[in-house]
Amino acid sequence: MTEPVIHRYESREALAEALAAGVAAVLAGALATDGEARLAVSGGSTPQRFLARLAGAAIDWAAVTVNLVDERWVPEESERSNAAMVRRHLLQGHAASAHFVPFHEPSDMPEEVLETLEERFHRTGRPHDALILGMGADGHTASWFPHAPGLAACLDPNGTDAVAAVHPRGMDEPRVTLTYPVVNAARFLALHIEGAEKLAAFEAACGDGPVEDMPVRAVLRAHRSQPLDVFWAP
Ligand SMILES: O=C1O[C@H](COP(=O)(O)O)[C@@H](O)[C@H](O)[C@H]1O
Repeated sequence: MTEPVIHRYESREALAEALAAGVAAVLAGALATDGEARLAVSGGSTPQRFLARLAGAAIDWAAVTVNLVDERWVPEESERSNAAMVRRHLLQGHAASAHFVPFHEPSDMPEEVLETLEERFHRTGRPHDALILGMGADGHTASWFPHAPGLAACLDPNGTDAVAAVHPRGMDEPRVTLTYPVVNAARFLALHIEGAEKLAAFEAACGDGPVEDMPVRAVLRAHRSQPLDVFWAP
């Protein structure tokens, strides 16, 4: 196991600025070396300030592929759509020319189109240069929800699928998510959390206990050449 490195900021604004600068530098490095770069971002509310900052980075966004870490199975017209959030906050200004690869397809259940999503995901044949995770106070990250049907397949370190469907109990809609092997293959892997409740959840997740209780433990306990960077602000 490689211990995570925690970066604490005085404000959410300062965190957003630092994380955006770090991600932009990683993407710029990949662009300089390979002429292309790949970024995965999380959904929900926490990333919005960071994404807006990142949109201002003066890099060659036309050569950057952006995909989601996970998606709620809703069309983009829904206010719960992570893709719509990314379009509003990241794909603006400089970043408007990025190649965005959303997950959602017009079908009732994600299982019906998983093959398409898998094929689409692999069309960009490089691992993520940067992948930014979020976390819920219940210890879920990506759409790896505690004890959800489909969780075992998401967390299988030897699994060969990049994309999986999850049906979290008590939630309005199914989810699709990147799987553990894909997340852990990212060169720069960060966990972005804000507020006292999430810090307490993170500290609990750092303790002993089953991964299924707090699936973020899968990345906290991973063996990585580059440690997981945790970004936190009150
Ligand atoms: O539903 C989700 O929740 C988590 C955390 O979201 P937040 O609103 O508490 O920041 C997020 O990381 C994930 O991508 C999203 O689908």
